[in-house]
Amino acid sequence: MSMLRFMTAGESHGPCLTAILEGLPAGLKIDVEAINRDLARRQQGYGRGGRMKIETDKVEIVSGVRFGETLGGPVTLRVINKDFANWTDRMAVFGQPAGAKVTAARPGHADLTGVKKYNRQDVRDILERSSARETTMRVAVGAVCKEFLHALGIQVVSQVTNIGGVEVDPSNVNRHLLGQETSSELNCFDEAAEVKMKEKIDEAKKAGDTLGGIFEVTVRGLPAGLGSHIQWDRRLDAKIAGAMMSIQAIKGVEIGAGFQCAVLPGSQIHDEVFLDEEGEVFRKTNRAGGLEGGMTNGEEVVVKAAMKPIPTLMTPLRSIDIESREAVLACKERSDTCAVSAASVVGEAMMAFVMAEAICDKFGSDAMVDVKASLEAYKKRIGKDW
Ligand SMILES: Cc1cc2nc3c(=O)[nH]c(=O)nc-3n(C[C@H](O)[C@H](O)[C@H](O)COP(=O)(O)O)c2cc1C
Ligand SMILES: C=C(O[C@@H]1CC(C(=O)O)=C[C@@H](OP(=O)(O)O)[C@H]1O)C(=O)O
Repeated sequence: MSMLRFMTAGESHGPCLTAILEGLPAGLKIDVEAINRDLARRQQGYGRGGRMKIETDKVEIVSGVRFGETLGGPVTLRVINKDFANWTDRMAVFGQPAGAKVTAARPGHADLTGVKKYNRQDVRDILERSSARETTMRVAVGAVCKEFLHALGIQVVSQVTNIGGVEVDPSNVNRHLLGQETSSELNCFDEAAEVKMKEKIDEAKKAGDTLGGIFEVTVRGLPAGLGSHIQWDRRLDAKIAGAMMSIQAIKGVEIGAGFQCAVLPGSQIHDEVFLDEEGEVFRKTNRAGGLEGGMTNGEEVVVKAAMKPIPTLMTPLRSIDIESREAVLACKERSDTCAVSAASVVGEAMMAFVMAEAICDKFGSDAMVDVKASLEAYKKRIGKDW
């Protein structure tokens, strides 16, 4: 069992969302404002729906931290759903069902299979938990993991590279700025592309349609040797892919050159290895995306994820009513038109968790001071002295 783990709880329109993160070392300084900054980043984004005007996500830490430092016990995080005030009758824990049932299943959402599998008669019983509102807690957990990584000199950043087919021009992307504070509403570092992306979102919204896209997550400052080639379930690339695919609506994950690897010959894919004057290994390219043999190789880890378009369409698709079993148009709930930039912040969070887990597995997770000492000793050993 992994030493670091987390679980989330809560319904989209219930009173609050909760996460328990267990396995972080004691002595990690926690900055609540850094967590709230990431929560705010997840909420922003051109193309998001009315719900984001209601919520102002702020974290409460209710266990595991004392006087600003972790104690080594489970860290419990909580975010209030402000919208619950409008749902108290429909989301009551006890009492009689209130409000109209949702019966017109949305293609692309968990609705139809969910009601069958869990034997429910109201799609709301399914959508409350399948909703990506849950990703609020992943971002809170990820922000704590980022603080752990920052203390070890590791950074996790992201950018949106494609929305509905509008792609960034890599030569316009200032990679040096990538991950720093940006005024971009779409977490995009190519201003010209962002203008076109917004136009595309406006067009989709006008047509009652929705859009997906691609985001890229980069991790800097990692030591080589996280993960392992020894066993299938210790390969870090597998853990990263699983973590990204666990995000609602993510349908594809690419590590480094990814699908290009199927097309180009080995001479154009594998990254040649050199020694610098100090005797340290370096590569001039990073098509492996920082992972070889299921292990980090010391380069930046670069992972892309593809998000499908939002399933709730204001010009609804054909579907069936789960009660009458008749052909109907899918239900129209208040919804986002495009949430790729929000998903990119969730992607950072999941990546931060996977990397924090890999660090704890390799360097221990009791006391921060021991983790740091162990990492430094290891870095020294693999630097020139191997
Ligand atoms: C940040 C974010 C926001 C989302 N917003 C919506 C939304 O407003 N309406 C909707 O129907 N789906 C939304 N989705 C997508 C659904 O949650 C997702 O498609 C659904 O849970 C089904 O899961 P699957 O797409 O992984 O199969 C959102 C996803 C993310 C990551
Ligand atoms: C609430 C969030 O996203 C929600 C994800 C979501 C879905 O079906 O996944 C549906 C919408 O919820 P609502 O019906 O309340 O408008 C989104 O707003 C959030 O990201 O915080």
